[in-house]
Amino acid sequence: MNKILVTGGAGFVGSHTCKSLAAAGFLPVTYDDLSNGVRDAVRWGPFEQGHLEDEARLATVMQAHRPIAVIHFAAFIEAGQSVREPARFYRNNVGGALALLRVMRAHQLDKIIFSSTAAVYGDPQFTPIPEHHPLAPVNPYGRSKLMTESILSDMDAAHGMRHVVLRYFNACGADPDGELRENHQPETHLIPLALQAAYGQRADIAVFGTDYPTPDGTCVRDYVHVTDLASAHVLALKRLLADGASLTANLGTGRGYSVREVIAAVAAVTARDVPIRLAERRPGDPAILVADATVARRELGWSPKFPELTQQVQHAAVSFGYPTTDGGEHGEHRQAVSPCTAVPH
Ligand SMILES: NC(=O)c1ccc[n+]([C@@H]2O[C@H](COP(=O)([O-])OP(=O)(O)OC[C@H]3O[C@@H](n4cnc5c(N)ncnc54)[C@H](O)[C@@H]3O)[C@@H](O)[C@H]2O)c1
Ligand SMILES: O=c1ccn([C@@H]2O[C@H](COP(=O)(O)OP(=O)(O)O[C@H]3O[C@H](CO)[C@H](O)[C@H](O)[C@H]3O)[C@@H](O)[C@H]2O)c(=O)[nH]1
Repeated sequence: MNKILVTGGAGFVGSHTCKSLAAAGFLPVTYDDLSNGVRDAVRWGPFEQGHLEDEARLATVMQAHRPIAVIHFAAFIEAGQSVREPARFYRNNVGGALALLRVMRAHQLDKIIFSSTAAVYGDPQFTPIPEHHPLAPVNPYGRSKLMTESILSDMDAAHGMRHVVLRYFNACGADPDGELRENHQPETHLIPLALQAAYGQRADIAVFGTDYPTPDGTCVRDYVHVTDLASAHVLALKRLLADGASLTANLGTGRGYSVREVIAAVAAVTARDVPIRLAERRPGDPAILVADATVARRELGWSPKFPELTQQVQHAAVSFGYPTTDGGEHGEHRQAVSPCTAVPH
């Protein structure tokens, strides 16, 4: 069976992608140091514990499994933390990628899919954001991803190492079959935190900033279901295996929801009040991030299957074991939440 090396396969997006890879007939080999992932999420192929910078260990794993391509998720992910600990982020995200690329070259492995982020755009000049929008990240996390993108481009030019760079907007939701979930410690993402507030596992959810230039004053984001991200990776892999050219593509639904709208969706899905606390802006948060995902649709044939916010919240809630309004995956009784309509262009 064709093996794919998946760095960070024990994490949120990586584990969901391993499930989709297996469904598509590949065998994912997870390489993860479990710094932010869980062993239990690795269920669709072998697990190899190791750190990216341990090149000897990586080489042993490559030698043992002989993968035909690499999907590289492993990184530190929290933008706020990157501001406080920049060197740690650059070392893991850029240094780790360099170590991986060195070992790939030594094994004549020339196909890689890389998890990038909307954070490479920084404060957008216009929205929805296409890939040719100026790149001006505002924190070390975004810069570490942009640096890695540049390295990949140079490796392609110099050595013909082909890549697909996928710039995700806000990953959310969970496996619709309920086999996987988001499991970050500590959790910083809005939807899981709002669900915890709905069920009294935290006192409230902070709304970071109410004076943004958006229709209701709170930040607008493009929430994309993790299973749709996973399917984009499988499509990107098929492109590379068919000798397709390198590509950079945004992954988002093209619809934006404000923090207040997300909280309203959580209240609707759970049929519970969500206690909120108005708070200061969180440093480094752009007002609006909404994707123009035309390239992913055109070049990869990608189309999100779960673009509805209420369904994304429903899947997340079910994955955490919370009862929801309809108790199931389809949510016929959910109250619809409309996307933010007045996003400026
Ligand atoms: N979650 C999002 O909204 C989002 C948005 C845009 C981009 N991304 C990117 O997608 C990727 C996956 O994100 P996620 O939410 O699944 O994160 P995650 O933290 O759940 O998964 C990352 C995995 O990488 C592992 N890891 C980290 N450093 C490692 C190292 N040096 N060696 C080996 N393993 C290491 C962690 O243990 C973890 O299992 C990341 O690169 C992230 O920057 C995520
Ligand atoms: O307790 C909270 C948590 C978040 N928010 C707000 O909710 C929105 C979404 O925040 P998340 O923390 O859920 O997600 P981010 O937009 O900060 O970041 C995510 O998407 C980015 C790209 O858009 C990066 O890739 C990053 O790694 C990834 O975690 C932001 O406006 C944030 O200010 C709150 O109001 N309260």
